[in-house]
Amino acid sequence: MIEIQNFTKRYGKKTAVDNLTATVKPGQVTGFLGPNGAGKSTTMRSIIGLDTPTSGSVTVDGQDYRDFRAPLTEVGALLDAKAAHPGRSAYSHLMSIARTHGIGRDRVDEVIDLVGLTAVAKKRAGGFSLGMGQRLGIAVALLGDPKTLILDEPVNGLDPEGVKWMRELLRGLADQGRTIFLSSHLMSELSLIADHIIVIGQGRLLADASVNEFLDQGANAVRVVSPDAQRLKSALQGPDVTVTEVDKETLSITGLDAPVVGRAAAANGLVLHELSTEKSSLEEVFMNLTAGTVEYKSQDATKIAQQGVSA
Ligand SMILES: Nc1ncnc2c1ncn2[C@@H]1O[C@H](COP(=O)(O)OP(=O)(O)OP(=O)(O)O)[C@@H](O)[C@H]1O
Repeated sequence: MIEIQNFTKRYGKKTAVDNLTATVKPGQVTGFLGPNGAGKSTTMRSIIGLDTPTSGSVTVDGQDYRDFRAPLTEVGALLDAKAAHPGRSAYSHLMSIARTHGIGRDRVDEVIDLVGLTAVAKKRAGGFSLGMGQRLGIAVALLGDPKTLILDEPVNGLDPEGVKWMRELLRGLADQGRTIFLSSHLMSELSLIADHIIVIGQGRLLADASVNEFLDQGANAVRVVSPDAQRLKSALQGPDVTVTEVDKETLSITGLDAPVVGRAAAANGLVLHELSTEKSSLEEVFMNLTAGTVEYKSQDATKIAQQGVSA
């Protein structure tokens, strides 16, 4: 379990993390989200003792990371996929880390196999692709068979097979009762991997909820397909109700739930071919939640396309 209590980190005048309190529980995958510069890496670095809190505390299983006698067996971390020396092979990189903890060659072979790098284990890490580097980073994190894993953007650079592999690996590790804390900007992926979500913006906590609770915050729309779409549209008019025509027979309705739409159709004798509730995506809820906290904003892509990049 990771406990972050009233954690504040300042770099000079810049407050990177501002009085953050959150608990990352064992037995589940917790996704850590926030726009660029929100303070995710700072928090993760502080969990493994690479940064010191200005105030507050960050502990793993009740201890300060620096107090662990054999930290690799308590917390595995992937913070930088390019951390291996480029001239070293994956095998010698792992062996050099294993030696610091009295971990044997068998375990090194085991993690190399687990992350699928056996065929390239003796090759220079400098020649590795981003995805291979990520796999090597995961191997390092798993080396000491730790109860807690901290992963900064672990799916970055992985191909679809690698993403699927990562998802299944993390699911399996969480099911064994481990604490998995990962950041990602890939929302659709995160909604498949994570059970719980912690969102920060400008260093402050914005949400701490299960993925389902988080998605329930979004505006749900009811989708209905009917040969009588126009008559149904008239029947549904009311304050706070928005009916959008997707096509001739399809309506998207906000402000009413599906049973109400179904009853209105029945009361008016209108035929329905489809009636369903469409949940907002993780990305939509995230964008709404963090809209006021985004520091580094891009220009509207459509405008750029219309004007030309150099205009
Ligand atoms: N060593 C440092 N010195 C000064 N400012 C820093 C330092 N490290 C981080 N910051 C600042 O603290 C804020 C939080 O940065 P951090 O890297 O934790 O954000 P992040 O959420 O991980 O962002 P990203 O999604 O872009 O990786 C940023 O404004 C960043 O510029």
